[in-house]
Amino acid sequence: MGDSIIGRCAFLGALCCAIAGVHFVSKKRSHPLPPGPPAGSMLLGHYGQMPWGSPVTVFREWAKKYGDVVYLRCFGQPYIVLDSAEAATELLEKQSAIFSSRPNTMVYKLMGWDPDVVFLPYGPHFRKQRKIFQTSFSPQACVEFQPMQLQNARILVHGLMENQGDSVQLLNRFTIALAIGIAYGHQILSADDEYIKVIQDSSTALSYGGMPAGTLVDYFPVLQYFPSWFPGTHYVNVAREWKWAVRKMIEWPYEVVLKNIAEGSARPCFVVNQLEAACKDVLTSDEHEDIRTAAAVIYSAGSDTTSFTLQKFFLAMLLYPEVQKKGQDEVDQVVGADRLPSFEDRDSLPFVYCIIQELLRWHPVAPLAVPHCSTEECVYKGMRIPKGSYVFPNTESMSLDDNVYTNPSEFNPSRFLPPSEGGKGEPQFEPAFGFGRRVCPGKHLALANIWAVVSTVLATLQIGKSSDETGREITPSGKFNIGFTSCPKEFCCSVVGRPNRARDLVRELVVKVSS
Ligand code: HEM
Repeated sequence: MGDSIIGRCAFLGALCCAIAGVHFVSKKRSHPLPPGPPAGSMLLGHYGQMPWGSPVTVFREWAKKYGDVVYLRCFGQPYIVLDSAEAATELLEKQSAIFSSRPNTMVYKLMGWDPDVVFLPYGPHFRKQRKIFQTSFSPQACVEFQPMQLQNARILVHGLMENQGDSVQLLNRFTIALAIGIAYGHQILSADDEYIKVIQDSSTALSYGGMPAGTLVDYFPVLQYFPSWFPGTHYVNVAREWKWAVRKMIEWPYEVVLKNIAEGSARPCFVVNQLEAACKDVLTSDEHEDIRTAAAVIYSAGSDTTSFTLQKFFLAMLLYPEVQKKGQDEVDQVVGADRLPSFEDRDSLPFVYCIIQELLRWHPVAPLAVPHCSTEECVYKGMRIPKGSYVFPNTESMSLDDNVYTNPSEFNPSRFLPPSEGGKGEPQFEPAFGFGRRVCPGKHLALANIWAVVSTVLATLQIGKSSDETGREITPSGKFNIGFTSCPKEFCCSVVGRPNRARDLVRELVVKVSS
């Protein structure tokens, strides 16, 4: 008797839950999708309208028309574009349990870029890889890299003073040298170093890889099994053709470190630290692959982003000479002429800090961050965001929000100073490093890399306009190439040593390192 009453109660309870569940699901389903432009066709959705060439500007225009959450669909795959910091924070940060995965990037996998933490889906493998980065590049851990950062900044400045190449070439060499030094303990001193060649080949391979998660093979992975002449297999063929370059970049420097360890000549570096932390003599092949891919990510995620930010620095100093002068005055006052800036000066140089914050805001180098992917359906402001949506935060658009930033197109580091110091007290631009559980784990390393260059350049160099053959000054357009990354359009500038002792100090220090 008792049992049957309990049984009936349990049955009724289960029925109520089921009804409530169905009601909840249907209520959720009844929410409309976010607005967006009309789809071109039922089957392709917005595929034909997707602005792969200049996504940022077109996404911004659509957002102006449809609102700060825009819905698109390609071959049934939902895309969400977030145009405001508010929407990005509400979804990617506050609901990070749902919005922390990544789209499937089949072309990168076929190229041999697996398991790259940047594109790993959310799960145990991702968390393990991510932890390696968070521990290795925490603010405390980054202190270890400061001597290397200053040394490479001085080598860069010396190269610029001696006209060893144009500024873009030398900035690229600086960022590669730092990544290689940190990952493998190797110091690059010349442009013909073998590491540079290996890295350039892999960059070429990645530049042919198409839009991450946006090629036909990403939508239809089955295409990888079709013959190379079959329509739609272009990126499968590219991935196969260039896989050697990506694999060489991942495997060769790692093998060199293993050999150096065996010979007792390995220098302290990320790979050595990871092998020591593994606390075993024999690692499985998966464990080796995890460490060598993570080491390669230090370069692949950190080099272009840092190099583009520094290119912006040179452009901004050229276009805004009053900012350069203010930065130089601050460095001269605090550091003096008898030594070069070091990390102990960091807190005493607030305007240099503002210059770096403005470099992160002014045309963010990752204008659409890296797309996130949602693992559950959810409702935001009455709009249904389907499970499996690819979510693009439009950080370029957020940086131009004139409700937050006055004259947002202008490069004005003083905007961050408090009003008592003649500034506007505007907030730092947090979206530059992304959102939630996928926020850039190299942020502290990146900020220190940039600080080393900005402070050393302000102390030692004068950046100005260059002249043409007739002696007329050339003013750069100040325009940017904005795709899935953003960097200044090619520009020329004149870089000369400032007439001070700091310039000689750089020369002395670099000659010592090279010999
Ligand atoms: C100015 C320099 C840099 C900028 C502006 C930058 C920006 C970003 C952005 C926007 C993301 C995507 C975040 C998201 O999905 O929400 C990201 C991810 C990432 N960055 Fe950086 N980054 C910089 C430098 C570096 C450096 C030096 C490293 C080297 C350790 C690095 C390592 C990574 C990694 C591993 C990820 C993937 C994180 C994940 O998927 O969980 N970044 N970065």
